[in-house]
Amino acid sequence: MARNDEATAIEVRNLTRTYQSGKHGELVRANDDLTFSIARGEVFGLLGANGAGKTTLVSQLLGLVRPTSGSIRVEGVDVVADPEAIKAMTGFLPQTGLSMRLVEVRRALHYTGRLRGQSEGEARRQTAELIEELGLDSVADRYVNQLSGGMMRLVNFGMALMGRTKLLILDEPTNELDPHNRRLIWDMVARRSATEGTTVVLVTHNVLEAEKAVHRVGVMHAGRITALGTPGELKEQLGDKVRMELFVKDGDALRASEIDRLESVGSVVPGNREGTYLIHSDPEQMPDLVKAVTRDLGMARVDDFRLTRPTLEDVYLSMDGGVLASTPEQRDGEGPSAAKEGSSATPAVVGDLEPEPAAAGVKTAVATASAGSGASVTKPAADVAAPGRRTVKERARRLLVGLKYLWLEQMLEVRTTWTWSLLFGLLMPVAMVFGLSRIGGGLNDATSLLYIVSGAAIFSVATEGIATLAQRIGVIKNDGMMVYYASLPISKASFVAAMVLSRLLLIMPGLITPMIAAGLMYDVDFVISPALVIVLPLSCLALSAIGLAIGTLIDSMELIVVITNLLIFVLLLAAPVLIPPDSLPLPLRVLGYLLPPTYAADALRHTLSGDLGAAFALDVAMLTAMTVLGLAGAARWIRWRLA
Ligand SMILES: Nc1ncnc2c1ncn2[C@@H]1O[C@H](COP(=O)(O)OP(=O)(O)OP(=O)(O)O)[C@@H](O)[C@H]1O
Repeated sequence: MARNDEATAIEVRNLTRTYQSGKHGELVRANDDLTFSIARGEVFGLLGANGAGKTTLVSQLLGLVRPTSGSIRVEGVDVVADPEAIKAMTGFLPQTGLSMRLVEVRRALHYTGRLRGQSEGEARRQTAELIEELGLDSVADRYVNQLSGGMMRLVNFGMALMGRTKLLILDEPTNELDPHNRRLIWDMVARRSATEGTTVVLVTHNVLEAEKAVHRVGVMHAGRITALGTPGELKEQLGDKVRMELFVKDGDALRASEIDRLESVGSVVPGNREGTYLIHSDPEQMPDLVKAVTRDLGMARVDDFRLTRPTLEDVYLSMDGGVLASTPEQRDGEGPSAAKEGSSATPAVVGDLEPEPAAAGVKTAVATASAGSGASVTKPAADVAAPGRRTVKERARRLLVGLKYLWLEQMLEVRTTWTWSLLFGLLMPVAMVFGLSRIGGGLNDATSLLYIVSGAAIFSVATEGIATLAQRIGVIKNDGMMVYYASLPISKASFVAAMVLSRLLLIMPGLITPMIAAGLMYDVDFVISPALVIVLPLSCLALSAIGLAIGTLIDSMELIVVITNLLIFVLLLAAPVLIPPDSLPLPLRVLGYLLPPTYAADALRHTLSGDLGAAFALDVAMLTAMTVLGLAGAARWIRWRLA
């Protein structure tokens, strides 16, 4: 494909990415001096075995991983220097870890469009179009997580298309889909490439499927691109070999003598299932091969065999020496030609081989994309700001839109637990006030109640704010959702703020119920200072910020759970928030002053007694510092860039 600067969408030059791994920090060259380019409007398949370096390459294209050396330009923009610009022009379908699962299908699409910078009207229009195009009308108002795996994948594919971005990066888009929907996806990809000039990078293990969908293929092996070209060009490298797929009866392995016999007329590699083999041979040896199978192995040994033209899979296998990457079910669903092969009950003969029609449509698209190179194919994304030209106003708009839609999304997540959280927030502090005020002879004097009320309030807020938030972030990281958020053109600030704000509503009641409970149970007068208006949200914010910081700083979910539970346990053990520090032994007193909730409880106590002196000022200063440090720390430690 002839290319000039205007027609080039992606330009990768001498790209290397190394990782240190293992006990001794050995260097792994995940990508090793890659140089290639992808034309605008091209569908480019990235093939390779596990560990070949595909994800590393894609993560660098997305601006999520910083190259060790080399450069990447997407639509003329330097990805290393300006990763945010790439996110605004890229629709990304990760293999796992997509968010928006607790939202209705319609909203999942709409929110994604808005987060990608579309206007309200454009997001709504494209949502309606995609629902129709993907045949999702009947499930448009159902929650994404209640759909079947395949339907969910279709929705995720739709989400990747939202925003009409110039570049689409699709990681195994047809996983879990039935043949009909696989065809739908490939048709939609081909349409976008041909009519809108969308450039598509397609990562797949499914070589047969890729062959029908892509214009060009890059095969990766051990961090390098070992073959690059159109499927036809790559297949030419195999010469005019023919291929036989052999299925041994009952999934048996071939005996050594049988393999020797077959190797006398071709090369034999095992398939991806027990009892399946691929044999490549020269056309003139084909009669001998058929004879070897039907007569020497004998039809009692053979379940089935098929003769076909070499596929991209054969090229792939001949380079990697790996095993088959596609399953028989996948082969059966590959479209007209594969269906034809698959439906043949009797062994095919050489004369049955014919060109595969499914590739024709894509080849037409190649021609269209090539012909239009640099001239007509690119239709710019409707609402996406031009890279490098983001104004303060645009940033502010992005921040607010991000905050709004992420907040809405988080609220829908919160909705799944809100009844329990609220019940806990309401009942637990009441139970604490009731129980603690009856200890011994009854701690229901004004001073004891002051400690009990503020302690119970902060204990409940610490549980929800620190433990729940830290664990939520842990889940987001562990499920791989962070990559999805990071690949959207949103800011960390809006993500962090949305997380905290969505939980504040659940956290706040726990602060107020103990006061009401104590007021109802006892004749106690709290001199409530107006400073309460500051202390309540500040306490919630400070404890939430600490929860966020813990969740983002620690990677292991188990460790997050242990640490947050330990904090609650120490809080109870030392009871520093529930009783006057003077009555604690020195070690517990010190421990108390090391624990953030102590300052929140102290501030609340001072507010309820109207004693707003130096100690109160110190508490407010500590809470403010905790909020700033916690939020800034969380924003810093969240891995927006993976490395
Ligand atoms: N964060 C990391 N730290 C250390 N090594 C890494 C890291 N990420 C990837 N690698 C290594 O880099 C190499 C390429 O990994 P990569 O995930 O890019 O392969 P892949 O082709 O995407 O594999 P798969 O098909 O299994 O997803 C592997 O050897 C992998 O172990």
